[in-house]
Amino acid sequence: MTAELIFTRRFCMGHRLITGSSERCAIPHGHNEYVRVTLRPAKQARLDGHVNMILPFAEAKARWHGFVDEALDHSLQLSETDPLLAWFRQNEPQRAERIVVTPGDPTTELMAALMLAKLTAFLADQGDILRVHEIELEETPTNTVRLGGNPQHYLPVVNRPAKDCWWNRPDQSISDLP
Ligand SMILES: Nc1nc2c(c(=O)[nH]1)N=C([C@H](O)[C@H](O)COP(=O)(O)OP(=O)(O)OP(=O)(O)O)CN2
Repeated sequence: MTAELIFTRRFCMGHRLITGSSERCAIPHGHNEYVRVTLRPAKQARLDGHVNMILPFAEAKARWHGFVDEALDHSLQLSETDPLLAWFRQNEPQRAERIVVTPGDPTTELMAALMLAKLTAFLADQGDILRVHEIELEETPTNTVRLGGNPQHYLPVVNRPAKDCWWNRPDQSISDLP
């Protein structure tokens, strides 16, 4: 028997897809998204008959929901090749820090994988008590991406070491650009 902890958070984001795969999505627009994560204990163990918790819910989700609330909520997601990035850096450098910079278009598939990697990094840094089994990212009420397994096998190849990619670092970073 496998116990799972499932946490859901809502956040608001803006993005655009510039590669032409969905032309109407090339105009900046936003969504109210839900991210739902399913966590499993790294080691299965019997409840102790006293505390009867894997980990208090608040403790298990605090860091992850802190990242969603402070780094993702009301952020703008842009591809690292998007010319809007240079515009923000030049004209509104402080607001440029609120931009999630992604390797290629910030699609739901990519964001689910980046978020899975970030949560994996948080949980490892918190002592490897819990592991991510699955992440679901609901972009709209009609479109959801579900992802499980090792995100490193799914993420696009980038030309810098894994440790230099924000999604692998257990911190609030959302960009690697200086
Ligand atoms: N495979 C993907 N396709 C699309 C993505 C994506 O992330 N992955 N994203 C978009 C756009 O962001 C768009 O805002 C949402 O897509 P779309 O289904 O075209 O629009 P609706 O949610 O309004 O669709 P309804 O079925 O009418 O509700 C496009 N494609």
